[in-house]
Amino acid sequence: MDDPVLLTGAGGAVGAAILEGLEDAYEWKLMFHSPPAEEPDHEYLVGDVSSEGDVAAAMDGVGAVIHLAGDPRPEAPWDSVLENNIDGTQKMYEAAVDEGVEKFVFASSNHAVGSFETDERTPEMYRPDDQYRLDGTELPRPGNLYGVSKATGEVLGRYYHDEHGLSVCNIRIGNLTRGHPPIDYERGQAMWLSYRDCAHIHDCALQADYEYEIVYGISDNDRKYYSIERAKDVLGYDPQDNSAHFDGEERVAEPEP
Ligand SMILES: NC(=O)C1=CN([C@@H]2O[C@H](COP(=O)(O)OP(=O)(O)OC[C@H]3O[C@@H](n4cnc5c(N)ncnc54)[C@H](O)[C@@H]3O)[C@@H](O)[C@H]2O)C=CC1
Ligand SMILES: O=C1O[C@H](COP(=O)(O)O)[C@@H](O)[C@H](O)[C@H]1O
Repeated sequence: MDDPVLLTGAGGAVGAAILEGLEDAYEWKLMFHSPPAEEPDHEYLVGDVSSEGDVAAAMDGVGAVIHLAGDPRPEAPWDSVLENNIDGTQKMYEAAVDEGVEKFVFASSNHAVGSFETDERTPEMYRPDDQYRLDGTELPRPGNLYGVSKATGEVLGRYYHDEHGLSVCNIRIGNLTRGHPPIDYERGQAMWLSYRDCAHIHDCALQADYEYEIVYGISDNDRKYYSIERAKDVLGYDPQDNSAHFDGEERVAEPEP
């Protein structure tokens, strides 16, 4: 990727994981919602993804996009997800087409499929010996309006791929936490995504060749109900971390060589 990569939501947690892992791997153009506390080492701008003008300025001169900006709260109200997540994502896609961007990576979520976690399946599906897997071919099944907005982002990508030719990768991110998996939270451990695996899967999504993809972004946890096979096959994802290697905050086992 020779052209700059636009990273929206650069000031957030996922943005931090990506920049920490891939700081020097790309020429970044960062989009913040409010002025960053420290001057970034990369080109940046401050703007809102629901503003056509801000989005056009952000997209100017870039060859690929990682679109993270939005309201990440599972309990976010409709007004907010409509503006920040749905309208913002549509404006991003439209501007990407105008700019001739090749690749668009969208931060989707486990919450796009949250209602597969039925009373009958839980908590067993969160456990290592359970074989239940979602693999990205299932229809969305959101359990909240935030999940609806993420499923809508995936469908927008489908449209912009089919009608405008962009390569689109939707990463259904699990639960990103720094340093160690969530504690006393089986569901979170089953969908843990470590910081380094987060950077790596986004690197893969920028490098690989594909048309339209939906993959799960989790580490290689022993507990899992999301398959990572598609991410491995299509993107070359090779995660290093596993929530089973931690006891609370302590790492108690190393990854297999
Ligand atoms: N952190 C996680 O475990 C997961 C995150 N995601 C998705 O990844 C993306 C990033 O999430 P986080 O970094 O955790 O959230 P965050 O809240 O830390 O970062 C989101 C960033 O987007 C910016 N933003 C919000 N609305 C905006 C707008 N209208 N225009 C421009 N910027 C705007 C915020 O200022 C913030 O810096 C979100 O789309 C979220 O839905 C999905 C699944 C799991
Ligand atoms: O999409 C998201 O998912 C993570 C994990 O969900 P949770 O229900 O286990 O909290 C969430 O932490 C994050 O805020 C959200 O954007």
